[in-house]
Amino acid sequence: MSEQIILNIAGVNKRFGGLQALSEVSIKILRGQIYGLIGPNGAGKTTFFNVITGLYQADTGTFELGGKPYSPSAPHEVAKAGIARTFQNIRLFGEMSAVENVMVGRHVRTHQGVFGAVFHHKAAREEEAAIRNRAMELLDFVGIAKFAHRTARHLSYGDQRRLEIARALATDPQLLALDEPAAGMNATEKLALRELLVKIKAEGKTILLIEHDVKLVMGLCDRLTVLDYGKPIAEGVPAEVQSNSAVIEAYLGGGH
Ligand SMILES: Nc1ncnc2c1ncn2[C@@H]1O[C@H](COP(=O)(O)OP(=O)(O)OP(=O)(O)O)[C@@H](O)[C@H]1O
Repeated sequence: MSEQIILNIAGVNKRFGGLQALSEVSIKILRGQIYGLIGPNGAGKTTFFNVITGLYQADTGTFELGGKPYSPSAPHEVAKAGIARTFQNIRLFGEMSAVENVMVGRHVRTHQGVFGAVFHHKAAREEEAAIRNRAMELLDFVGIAKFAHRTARHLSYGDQRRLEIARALATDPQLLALDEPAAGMNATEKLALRELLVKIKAEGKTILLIEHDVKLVMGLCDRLTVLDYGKPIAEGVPAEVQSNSAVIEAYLGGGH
């Protein structure tokens, strides 16, 4: 497989008042990679996610997805362009069933959209059935098909995280961006998450992962970027990054 750059971001700066939250951050992710973004608390990881997914406007930066420029000006435009994300704090529709949550994700890619579904045209009904089938497949893929009709808020924490991933996958993303998917998970749930991410990669998907669990990141990622105070301080394969003195200093040194 030729090496295709899926995400190519260069020169991102983002300032909040007097705080330079991102400083010349660039990242290149190849198709099929699991790419890690790590760094101490407050390093700017979530801000970077928010910038590339259209929640925050960057002060500077160029953005390409799948070889084409994209403008991260609004989250729904970014989803259409092909980036799906999950959040550090789970954001599901708690009162909707698991399958309905995934169906909402799928509507990004449908013709009838939510209005067609509401007015129940024939074409919309057929599309709705296809969406439901696809949503069920995705629940099966992430391992929670048996809870398809359970309301989201009644799922276990680990299963809610799986559901978020299924919903993100429903948009058929070129890039799946996961913000601390293992946060709050116990060891068994983390192991299961790891297996799920490996399975998603095996399907040819590309993943950008923010994660605090260094063991999980090092074992899973093809490459990583380390941020510290908004600046990239290291980039490379896990072994290189792990032995980088600036990284060791950022994690073990004072100030954080
Ligand atoms: N909307 C905002 N307004 C002002 N400052 C912000 C805003 N969002 C983030 N920041 C600041 O930007 C810096 C980077 O925060 P960010 O949440 O991106 O870090 P992080 O690496 O994701 O941290 P964590 O690992 O704790 O989630 C922090 O100093 C934070 O306080």
